Amino acid sequence: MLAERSLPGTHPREGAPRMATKKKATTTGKARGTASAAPEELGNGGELHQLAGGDSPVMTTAHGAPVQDDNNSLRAGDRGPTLMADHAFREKIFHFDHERIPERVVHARGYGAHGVFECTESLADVTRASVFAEAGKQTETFVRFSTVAGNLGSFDLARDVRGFATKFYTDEGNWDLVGNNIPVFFIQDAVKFPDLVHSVKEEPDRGFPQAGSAHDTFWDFVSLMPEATHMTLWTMSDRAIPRSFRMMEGFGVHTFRFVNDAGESSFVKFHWKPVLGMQSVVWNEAVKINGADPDFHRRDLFDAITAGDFPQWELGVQVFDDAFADEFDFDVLDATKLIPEELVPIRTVGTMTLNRVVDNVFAEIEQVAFMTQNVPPGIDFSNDPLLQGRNFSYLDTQLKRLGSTNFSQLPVNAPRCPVAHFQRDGHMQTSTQPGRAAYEPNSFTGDDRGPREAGSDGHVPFPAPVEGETRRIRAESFRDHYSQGRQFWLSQTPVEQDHIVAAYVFELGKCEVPAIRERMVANLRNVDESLAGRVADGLGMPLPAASTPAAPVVETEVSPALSILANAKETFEGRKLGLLVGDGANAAAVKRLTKAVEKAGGVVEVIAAKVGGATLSDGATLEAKQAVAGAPSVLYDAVAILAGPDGGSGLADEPAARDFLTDAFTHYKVIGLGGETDALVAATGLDGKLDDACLPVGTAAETTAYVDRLAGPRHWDRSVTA
Ligand code: HEM
Repeated sequence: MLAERSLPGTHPREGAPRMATKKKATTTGKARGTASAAPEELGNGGELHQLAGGDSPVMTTAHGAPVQDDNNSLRAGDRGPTLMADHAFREKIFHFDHERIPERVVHARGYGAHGVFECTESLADVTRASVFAEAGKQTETFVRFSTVAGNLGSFDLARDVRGFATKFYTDEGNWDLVGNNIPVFFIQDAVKFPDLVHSVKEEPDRGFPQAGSAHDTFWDFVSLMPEATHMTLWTMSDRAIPRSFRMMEGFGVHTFRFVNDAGESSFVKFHWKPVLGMQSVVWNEAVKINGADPDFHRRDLFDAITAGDFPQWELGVQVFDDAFADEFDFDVLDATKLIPEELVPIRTVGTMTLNRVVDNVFAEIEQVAFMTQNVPPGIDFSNDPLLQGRNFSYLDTQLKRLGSTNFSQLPVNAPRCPVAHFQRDGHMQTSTQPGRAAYEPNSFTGDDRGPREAGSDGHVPFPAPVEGETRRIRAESFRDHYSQGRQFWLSQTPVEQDHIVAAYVFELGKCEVPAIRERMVANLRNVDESLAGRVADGLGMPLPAASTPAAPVVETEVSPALSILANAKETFEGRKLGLLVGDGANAAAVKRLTKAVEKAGGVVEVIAAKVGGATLSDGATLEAKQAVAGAPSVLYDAVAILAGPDGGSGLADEPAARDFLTDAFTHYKVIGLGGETDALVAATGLDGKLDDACLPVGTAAETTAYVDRLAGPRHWDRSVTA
């Protein structure tokens, strides 16, 4: 049958129809462009026609009609006008013209994956949520990580909050835990959310800057909103430039409620802890990563999952009751506050493993619709005004973005448990709902009757007593805007404090209006005098008078859990070594190092002067993943350079190789050096400056010592400033 099909676009004058060839799916990656096409695949104008057959299904229109020719529109005469009668063309262009949907108004840029949550400890005593019913219980999940401010096409390493939104497909409906990688928020009341977002997005009269808070309108707004100060300490910290989605924490932020079978309620905060430990990059590195690989975070997640290196997070809960909540200095309904782990320890209750990348980014990552109001029985809301506002907002935003009230039927959003209701019709209805009655009460029977209420088995809202006058008022218990910011600052290591100071200086330095800088520094004086002094100094401005806090700043104990570096995990697991190899490099050393890093749970990426690879000492060619010009050291957690014997294989003459070493050094990375690297080191001006974290990697013993060192922190003592 295939053999009888004629090549489309062949002019009848040219004689007998040509035969279609059966083609196998290309697995070699060999190009099949016109240059390599068989003559019988070429059309009248030399264009390539790939015909169905073998494993290739027939192309059809959206309505299923086989398409004759996808390369030429229908025209009158070889060089004549295109005809309106070409419905296949019309349909194709029509669909293309409508491909884009509005991007998310915030968190537009993101990436996600499927996974599973396994409960490791029953929480039946405090919640009837089936996801926590018993140890061993598994629930399917989908996670989307995101940046907040940037557009869909922005870069991954913006200094920004990261979204960490998880959909649990529980057997009593979807639970969306729509959190961030920072446990507090900028504002206390959702009514200010549009203002916050307008301030951080591109300035409307000029359309920039993209994906960044380093501009006047953002700092203008937050400096006028002292409640935002605590959150800015977090966004100026290394939390806002994570090394990987796999290496950051996640937080539900708000205080939620658990409700058990007996109808008793407790408050709960949710925490995700990455099994790989937390890690961040440094700012100078982030800036360069954004140029070298704007998709750094999504590629990292995709690569890890497709390699079978599944990222995991432990889910922890802080559970406390109303009486306990009343003892805190702050209000647990205020989303600008956290509950230090030292006050209420985190109880680990399960593990989530992300084990499957999506098949289609648009269908799944773009169309997934998270909504804070999606909670199953056993989970309920507190009166946090930010949460209450969010519960109101997300339904609207999904309708705007996805265009139909039936977005819950999209595969990524559809609950995995049975769904039955009397909601009917609407755009893009895909469910053929049976039965005669589309209302209740009704007196029909069987399938005609439809579903019935669950009663006390359903989601019963916790009957929290409500009293008071209807007023637009901020509770007095929300007045303290600085104490927890101070606690965060004092809980950071000196290196982390340096980074926070540098970040404020960078960001405020981008503000053109001096009064904004002054107001912000005036607020920072309430957090810590040395912080404010150092920022003012970095900006080259006199220290302004402190602003007057609405409530006295309370001195609180430091919380070591708030520091990334104080809690760094000693491991190279899940990390990546950039191995720059020169021609003539010792083959045994390359092999030994690769094996040792892989044994430590890391990944080795080989880089050479040319992507064709390097010729090793044994004459074999080592394939390179990247040429050094496209693989700066910012893409790696640590680097090693294995050069050849004479003159380091010319690496010293390669500007990208020099940058590779200089940047690795500037970014405090552990550096391995093997072969003749003196010329390269000299060319970078680093001779005489190499320190304890620049280690030889020639012999077996050296390799072991180097790989052991990789598990440790960056060499923060290095006298550079990045
Ligand atoms: C604690 C504070 C907040 C957190 C942790 C948070 C978190 C998130 C996350 C993670 C997303 C992205 C979801 C995804 O990946 O699809 C998101 C989107 C969004 N958030 Fe929030 N958000 C917060 C506050 C708010 C507030 C106060 C509002 C409005 C009142 C709001 C409105 C939105 C909207 C409209 C979207 C876009 C949703 C979409 O189009 O899919 N958020 N938020």
